Amino acid sequence: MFQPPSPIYPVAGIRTIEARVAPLAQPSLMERAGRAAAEEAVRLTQDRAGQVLIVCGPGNNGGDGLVMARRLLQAGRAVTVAFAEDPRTLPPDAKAAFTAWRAAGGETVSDFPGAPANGWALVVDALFGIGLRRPVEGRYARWIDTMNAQQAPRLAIDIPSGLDADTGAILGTVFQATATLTFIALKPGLLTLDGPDCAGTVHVHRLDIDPAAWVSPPGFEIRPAMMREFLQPRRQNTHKGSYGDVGIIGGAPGMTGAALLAGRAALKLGSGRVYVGLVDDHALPVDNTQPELMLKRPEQVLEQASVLALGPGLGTSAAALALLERAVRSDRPLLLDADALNLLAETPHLKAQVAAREAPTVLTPHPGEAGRLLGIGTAVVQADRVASALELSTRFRADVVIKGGGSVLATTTGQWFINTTGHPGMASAGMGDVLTGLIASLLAQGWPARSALLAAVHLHGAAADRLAREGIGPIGLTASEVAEAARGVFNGWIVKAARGR
Ligand SMILES: NC(=O)C1=CN([C@@H]2O[C@H](COP(=O)(O)OP(=O)(O)OC[C@H]3O[C@@H](n4cnc5c(N)ncnc54)[C@H](O)[C@@H]3O)[C@@H](O)[C@H]2O)[C@@H](O)CC1
Ligand SMILES: Nc1ncnc2c1ncn2[C@@H]1O[C@H](COP(=O)(O)OP(=O)(O)O)[C@@H](O)[C@H]1O
Ligand SMILES: [K+]
Repeated sequence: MFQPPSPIYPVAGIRTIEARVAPLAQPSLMERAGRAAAEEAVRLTQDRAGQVLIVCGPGNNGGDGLVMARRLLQAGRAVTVAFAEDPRTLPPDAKAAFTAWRAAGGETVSDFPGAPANGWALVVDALFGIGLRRPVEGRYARWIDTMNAQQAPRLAIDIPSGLDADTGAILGTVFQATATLTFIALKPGLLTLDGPDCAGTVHVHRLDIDPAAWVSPPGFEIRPAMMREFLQPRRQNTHKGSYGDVGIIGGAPGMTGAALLAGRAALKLGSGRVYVGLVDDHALPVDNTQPELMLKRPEQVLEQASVLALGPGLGTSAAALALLERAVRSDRPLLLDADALNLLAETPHLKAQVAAREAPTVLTPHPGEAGRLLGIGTAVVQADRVASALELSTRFRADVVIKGGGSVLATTTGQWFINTTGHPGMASAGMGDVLTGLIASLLAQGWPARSALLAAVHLHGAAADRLAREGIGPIGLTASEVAEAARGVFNGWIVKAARGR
């Protein structure tokens, strides 16, 4: 069976849920969070005797740490709590947690303690959670660096301190967790930009709340279960005309491979026919490695394909722009990638035409291309990947993915998604071209644009993950290998979906 999709809430959503639930919650949410954290600590230290170090900060994240400390102490564990604030300045729940900790016989140290001779069994970061507001500096920056230097498993409570829960940006310095126990729901910052490098293995503890019952989830982690209705075995009574004609247009001189990679990926995911229109007049008339591809003039492809994908190796020549102009005016589903996006960014009247299209449009920029489309720098895009994807989707009335670790998707329905498959071995030339081919293939097979985009992005990463598990990569993985593996993963999904019905 497929796992159900997990909702993702930015800080504002979590705060609203907390405000609605907290007045009714018995035991309090902080008691539940601290107890869950203590249980997680017991699991993580099953085969590690010795002391647990819990480093507590000035807010409710520190309060969670103090409840956790009390629970562990009561369970007979040796605990050291580092806490440098005046307890009278704590928010009410955290103050109560401090009082209960002292009443249970617990003590705190206000300087970072030296490690016991055999090291800490576990180092717990309860410094800052979703209330982090500015870069960490001074004492707490030094404490984070010291925690990171310990030879022990490192557990972050709710979110690694120093990570922006909404964006995944590092604010000053960041706790390097081996595991993160996050409360109520996932936060975007755990899944994109620097989040995955800092959070380790992420577990969600819902604190016995169903967040969706209180606030409708604004975002989701992508899971194959979302695509179940389209993951159907094929009917016997079908033929190649039933599975669409993908048209890939690109491959300017020196960049033929990009268009061929996209074409091969489309073929391996099951399109009936794949046409490749190479902009290079001197290109070979056949792909000898994949002779099933039909190499044609780009103008022919524009006429014959049922779905158009422009961009892989397209270049930015006048001829490329003319092809893009025609494709945008077509009444077929259209995917724009790479140089098609760069041309679009420079051509104001085309932007308006894309937004006015009746057929679906899919845009697949990496952060640099997204910046050009929005007229802002790459750093501004990366500073808030979710907001940037939503803005692109609204401006172009398109389904959009901003690629890169923790790809962020925004759809014309106003929803957003984060993809968690894939790995840095995919940071190699041609990977984006394969993604283009996968999306175009599903579009040609009749999938709605939103589902085609979600499925292909997830599949692309899942294929790379499977290869890495089999010892192919992660480093040195090639785009062609991913296209090949995507076929196997996709057929596996169809079998799984049929079993679950
Ligand atoms: N509010 C609730 O109902 C619940 C909150 N919980 C915990 O509470 C956390 C949120 O608590 P808070 O809102 O108190 O926020 P935090 O505990 O994350 O931090 C806020 C405190 O840190 C200070 N601060 C922020 N950035 C700083 C910086 N760079 N340097 C120094 N000080 C800085 C703030 O002035 C404030 O005192 C969650 O992450 C979670 O761990 C859980 O107990 C579950 C329930
Ligand atoms: N660190 C990473 N983790 C996960 N996926 C990645 C990572 N780096 C790159 N990718 C994926 O590989 C693909 C690269 O696409 P792109 O940047 O357009 O490259 P290309 O030059 O191959 O067109 C995207 O789908 C991207 O999300
Ligand atoms: K934390």
